[in-house]
Amino acid sequence: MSLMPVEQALQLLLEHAASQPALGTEQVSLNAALGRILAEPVEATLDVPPWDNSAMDGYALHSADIATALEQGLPISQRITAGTAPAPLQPGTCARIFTGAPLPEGADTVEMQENTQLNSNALMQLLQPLTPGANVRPRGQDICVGSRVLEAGTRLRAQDLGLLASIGIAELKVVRPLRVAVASTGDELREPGEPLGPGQIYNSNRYTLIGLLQALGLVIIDAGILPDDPEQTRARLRALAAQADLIITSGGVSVGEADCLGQVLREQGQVNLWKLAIKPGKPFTLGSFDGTPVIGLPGNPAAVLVTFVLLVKPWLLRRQGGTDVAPLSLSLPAGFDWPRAGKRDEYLRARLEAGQVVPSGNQSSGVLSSASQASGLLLIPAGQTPRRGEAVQFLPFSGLLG
Ligand SMILES: Nc1nc2c(c(=O)[nH]1)N[C@H]1C(S)=C(S)[C@@H](COP(=O)(O)OP(=O)(O)OC[C@H]3O[C@@H](n4cnc5c(N)ncnc54)[C@H](O)[C@@H]3O)O[C@H]1N2
Ligand code: MOO
Ligand SMILES: [Mg+2]
Repeated sequence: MSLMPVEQALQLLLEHAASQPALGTEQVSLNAALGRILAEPVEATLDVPPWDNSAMDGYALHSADIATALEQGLPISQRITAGTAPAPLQPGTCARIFTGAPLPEGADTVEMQENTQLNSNALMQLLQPLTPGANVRPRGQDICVGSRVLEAGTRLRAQDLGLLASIGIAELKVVRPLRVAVASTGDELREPGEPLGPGQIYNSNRYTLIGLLQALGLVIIDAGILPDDPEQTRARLRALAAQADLIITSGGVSVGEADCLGQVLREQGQVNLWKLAIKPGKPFTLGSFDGTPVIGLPGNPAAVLVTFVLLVKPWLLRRQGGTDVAPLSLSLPAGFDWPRAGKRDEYLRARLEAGQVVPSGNQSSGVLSSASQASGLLLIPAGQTPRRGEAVQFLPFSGLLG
């Protein structure tokens, strides 16, 4: 059976996400909006800064008086601090002014105090020539009334919230967060804190997945562990489908007899996507149960991390109307020789060392320590054998997970 290329799978996932019914919106205060997706564009209703102001602590003057200020100095007719409204500047004088204070009408230039001196007549004298217009931050330098500051679909970052605050916005309309159910499948799984019996391992995927979803600010329905039993799997999926916008599972999607998740979806739900040319993560599954989308991730812990950041996160963002969903990918020199061309695009857990990308340890899909030691993913495209010094694509976790 041929494997689907990752780009094609991503395209299908994004189309699938966009075809889901629109989510509602909610009004939130600025400090509750971090990481949320803006539901409508925002236009500025004021200029920022609202008036010409000084970029320096110093003296404001009119450029016509620069020569006089250099030769004999100018009298100081007023003192303007930030937060005050100045009187018009008396012609032939200057104003003491501080950073962020409004420029008085009649002034167009500021000199920083280090380049001035008060001469014996208490006049402000320039110590060096001054360019007309220097050190003035003009009205609207940052934002002009009526301009669009953010587009609908923007995932709000700290600097976006600062920008919105700067135009006086206290509340905004964001897309309501998705409700995502998370279930681990496998009879071998126990929760940390419980004793391990023979053949059992701890459920690590639950914590990886919930952490990844929390970082996206979503509402999480923690469904714990599903046993490898079709009957119980059906019943649990039915209950989760009634509450969630998406069900994410890990495990049980390969071809083993106990891998009943794929089987249940095929029999009683739907499977749209299965078997990708990606390592780790080959049996990645997109389907639905009772009309609710289900993303079945492979059980191997590294496959969970890789497929989440490359495929699930873009789905989640697009489902919420997000526009910028592609992970950041940087072209950086390889610090290694790759020995063999593979059949699947391989995403290695990797880190940066002296400006080069290197794998961060054992790349078996069951190994998490190399994921913990990694700062990102490194792509070895199918069929390629990159050599030391050649450019490779590195996808930093900070870009992927933030
Ligand atoms: N005959 C074949 N066997 C397998 C194939 C194949 O093509 N033919 N593909 C392999 C690949 S690639 C992957 S990836 C895995 C995917 O398997 P499943 O999604 O069915 O996952 P499981 O079999 O349930 O588990 C795989 C592995 O991961 C461990 N696991 C599962 N859940 C958790 C969890 N919550 N926390 C920690 N570890 C977990 C599980 O114990 C297994 O070791 O299939 C290959 N096999
Ligand atoms: O796709 Mo699997 O994750 O290679 O082991
Ligand atoms: Mg299996």
